[in-house]
Amino acid sequence: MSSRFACLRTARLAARYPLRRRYATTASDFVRIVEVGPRDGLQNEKQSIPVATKIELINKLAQTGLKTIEAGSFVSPKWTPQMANSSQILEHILKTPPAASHPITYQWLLPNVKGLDNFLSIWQAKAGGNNEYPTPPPSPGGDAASGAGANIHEISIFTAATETFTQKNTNCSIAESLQRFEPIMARAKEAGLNVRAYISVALGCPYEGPNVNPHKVAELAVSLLEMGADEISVADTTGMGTAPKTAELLKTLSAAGIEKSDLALHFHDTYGQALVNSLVSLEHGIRTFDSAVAGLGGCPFSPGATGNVASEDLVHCFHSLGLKTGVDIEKLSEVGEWISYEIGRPNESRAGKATMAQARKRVA
Ligand SMILES: CC(C)(COP(=O)([O-])OP(=O)([O-])OC[C@H]1O[C@@H](n2cnc3c(N)ncnc32)[C@H](O)[C@@H]1OP(=O)([O-])[O-])[C@@H](O)C(=O)NCCC(=O)NCCSC(=O)C[C@@](C)(O)CC(=O)[O-]
Repeated sequence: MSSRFACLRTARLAARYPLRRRYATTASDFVRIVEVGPRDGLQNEKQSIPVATKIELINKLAQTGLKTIEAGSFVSPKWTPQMANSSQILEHILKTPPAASHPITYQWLLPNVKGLDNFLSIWQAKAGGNNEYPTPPPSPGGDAASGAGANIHEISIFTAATETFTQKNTNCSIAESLQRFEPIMARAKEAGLNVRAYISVALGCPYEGPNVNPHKVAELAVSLLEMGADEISVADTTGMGTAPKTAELLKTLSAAGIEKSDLALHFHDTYGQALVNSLVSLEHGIRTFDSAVAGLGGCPFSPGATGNVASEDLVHCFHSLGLKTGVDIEKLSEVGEWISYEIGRPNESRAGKATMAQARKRVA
C-alpha cells in the first residue's frame, strides 16, 4: 500500500471511529492467533485449577511464538468462580520479567466498571499504568517493531447478539451492556489501554436458536467501534456456525462498512465446523483468529457448547496454506498435551496429537 493511500485510509478510519487505535495485522500472509485458552478455555472447568498451573500454562504458551494471550477475567466470582484468581495471575505477570523473547500482549476480560477498577488497581500500581505502547502494535511475525520487550496489557469487554444470552451471561439487556461499556471505554482510553469487544452468539444462540440476525451483529459491531473498540471479536459461542452462515455474516459486516482488519473471528468447534468456518473467513480477508490450545473451553452460560477451535489445528491448517503465524507447532502441541494431562481432560486437537506422535517417532 502506498504511504499516500495509507494516510488517506487512516484519516477516513479516524473520522469514522474517532476514539480507536488500530492494531490489526497488515501483511496478508500473516495470521494473528489470539490464544484464549487460559481464560475462555479454563473458565468452564468444574474443578478448581491452581493458580500456579494457570501461570505455568501462560508462560509455556508465551514460549511458543504466540504474541497475544487472553490470560484471565475480572468478572464476578459468583458467576464464574474459576476466574477468581485472575488478579494473582496479573500480579505475577507484572512482577516477573517477560517469559518470551518477544513482547506478549495479554488480554483481560471484564464486564463492568468494577472489573476495570479491579484490573486497574493492580496494573496501575505495578506497571505504573505504562504499557509502553508500540505504534502500531506488534508487527506481523516480527519482534523488533515492538520495542523494548515490555509486555502489553489490554482489556476485553463482551456483549451478545441476543437478549436472552446477554441476560444469562451478564444480567442485563444488550442496550444496558452498551451503556456499561461507555465509562469503561473512556477510562481505558485515558489509561492508554486498547479495548477488544466480543459479540457472543453471532452465529447461533443456545436460548434463541440458530438463526441470529446478522444485521443485529453488524449494528452492534458498528456501535462498539464508534464507541472506541479497537477490535471486534465475532464469536460463534455455540459452534452452530456453518460455511454459508459465516459467509453471510461476513458479507453483512462488510456491507455495514466494517473493515476486515477490524475483525477477529472466534469459533467454537461443537459441530466440527470451526476449521471450515475459519477458512471461509480467511477467504473473506480475515487475518485474526481466536483459538485455545488443546481445544480447551466451553462457555458456562452456553449449555452444551464445547471447546474453542484448537490452536494447534488452526496453526497447522494456516501453515499448510503457506500462511505465517509465528507459532512453533511442535512447542504448542507439547503445551496442549501438558495442559490436557494437568487438568485431566482429553486433548481435543487432532493436529496437536499427530504432531506429538511424529515428534516421538523421530526421537525413537
Ligand atoms: C456482569 C455481572 C457482574 C453482573 O452480575 P450481577 O449479579 O448483576 O452484579 P451486581 O452488580 O449485582 O453484583 C453482584 C456481586 O458481584 C460483585 N461483582 C460485580 N461485578 C464484579 C466484578 N467485575 N468482579 C468482581 N466482583 C464483581 C459485586 O460486588 C456483588 O458482590 P456482593 O456485594 O454480592 O458480594 C455478572 O453477570 C458477571 O460477572 N458476568 C460474567 C459472566 C462470565 O464470566 N461469562 C463468561 C465470559 S463471556 C464468554 O465466555 C464468551 C466469550 C467472550 O468467550 C465469547 C464467546 O465464545 O461467546
